[in-house]
Amino acid sequence: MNQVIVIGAGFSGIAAAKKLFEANIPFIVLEARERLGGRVFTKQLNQDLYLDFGGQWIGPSHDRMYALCEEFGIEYFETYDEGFNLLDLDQKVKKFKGLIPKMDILSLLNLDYVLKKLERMAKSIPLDSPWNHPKAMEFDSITLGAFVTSNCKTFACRKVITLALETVFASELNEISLLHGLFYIKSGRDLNTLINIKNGAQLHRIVGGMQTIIEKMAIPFKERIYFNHPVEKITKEKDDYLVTGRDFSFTAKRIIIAIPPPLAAKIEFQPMLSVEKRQVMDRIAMGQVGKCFMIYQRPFWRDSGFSGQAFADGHSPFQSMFDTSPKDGKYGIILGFTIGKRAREYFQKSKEERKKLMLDKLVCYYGRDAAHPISYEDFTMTDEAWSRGCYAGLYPTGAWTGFQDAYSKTEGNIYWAGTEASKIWFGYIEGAVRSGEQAAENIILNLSEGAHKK
Ligand SMILES: Cc1cc2nc3c(=O)[nH]c(=O)nc-3n(C[C@H](O)[C@H](O)[C@H](O)COP(=O)(O)OP(=O)(O)OC[C@H]3O[C@@H](n4cnc5c(N)ncnc54)[C@H](O)[C@@H]3O)c2cc1C
Repeated sequence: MNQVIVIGAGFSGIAAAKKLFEANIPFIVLEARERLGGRVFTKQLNQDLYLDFGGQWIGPSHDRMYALCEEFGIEYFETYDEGFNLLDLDQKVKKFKGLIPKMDILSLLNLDYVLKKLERMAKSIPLDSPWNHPKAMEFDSITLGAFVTSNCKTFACRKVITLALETVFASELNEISLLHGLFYIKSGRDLNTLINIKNGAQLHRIVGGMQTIIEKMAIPFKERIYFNHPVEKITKEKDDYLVTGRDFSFTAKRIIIAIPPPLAAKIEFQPMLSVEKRQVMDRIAMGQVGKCFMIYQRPFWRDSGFSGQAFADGHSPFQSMFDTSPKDGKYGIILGFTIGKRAREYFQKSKEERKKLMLDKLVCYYGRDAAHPISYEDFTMTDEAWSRGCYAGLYPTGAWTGFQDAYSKTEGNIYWAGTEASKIWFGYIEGAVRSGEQAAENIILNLSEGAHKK
């Protein structure tokens, strides 16, 4: 009999499976899709051209990710970050270098004040128990959006902070609790790390795409992964769990749930999970982002001293854009992020209309050279039945203080993984790997304690 069933073959599930495999514990992985990776998905367009439709960057303190690159001999490279960035506010486009855009002095002072205030507040959040912060109730009763509105005194400051934070969270700011925002910032070290390329979370990309890592991780136990196996029900039967889908059933002593919270909420548990776990799962909502790629023969914008980065207010469909060309610069690729309400409107249009919207922006930024791409691609996990949004599940107001760590707690012999179960790098691939490894380690410990008792 299987000792463990891992549900989900994203980074968290496969990191858990890798640990179990190394500890010689019998397990299988049940995965709803026909592929590995979940919210990581590298689309290979031809031998030299790949696009990361899901997670793509790693950066300082993503220790487990760098360790995996080392273990599997996977090459990574620095994100292109030279030259002028663009700020596109109120239909005017201005060049700037570094992190802080050119604005009037009042807006600059205001921006500095708000960023420092957020950093200071985030630093004080206890990662193990955000609900224990002396001001937890106050922070959890307003949204991150309300905080931004009340602290930004100029329109320009508000627009810049909003588009930067929307890019970090992949959500409208009024959908997230301030307490969750602060926890998320601390979980990813600090705001400076989260928004930066240099020394930040966007520092490195993987040669060949992010999916290369998970494919290599799974090689030794690929035959234990059952694709196209969406789990519908988990029933406790004496000491075992019966895991069933439409046309399959498997039994195991222990379960690792390694799927996004809204999808875990759809599984029927018999007996029911605790009321806290059910209620918090019902509240955590996925962010919403689309990744849009304009592909050129070469990164021509670099010749004129542009970084490829652009940041825009609501008149553009894209909060932010980045140069996401491959390491050798063989192709030139601009990646646009469309988030929240902008994404909802964008993806209602036809692909031809979407391409034109992005092309118009790029011609406005970089001139006629931008008018002749090789192709355009876009993708949103929001339309994927087995993700339902991205980058991650986000806590609304009242969820942290109301339900504390109910989401990540073990219930019976059901262990919880997934990036949303991680206190470190919550929402990131690093958090997913840590959570999977932790769940497997807890099981290994539990089994060895049981063996000693016998
Ligand atoms: C567009 C986008 C950009 C991102 N950018 C970055 C980035 O640059 N850097 C970074 O670190 N992170 C990034 N992220 C976030 C990162 O990709 C995720 O945090 C991480 O991949 C989550 O891994 P996971 O294993 O927790 O969940 P998932 O990857 O969601 O894996 C869960 C798996 O479970 C499967 N599943 C779901 N329900 C069931 C079921 N009932 N039965 C069986 N299987 C099921 C799914 O198909 C999926 O394969 C991004 C995400 C997206 C979508």
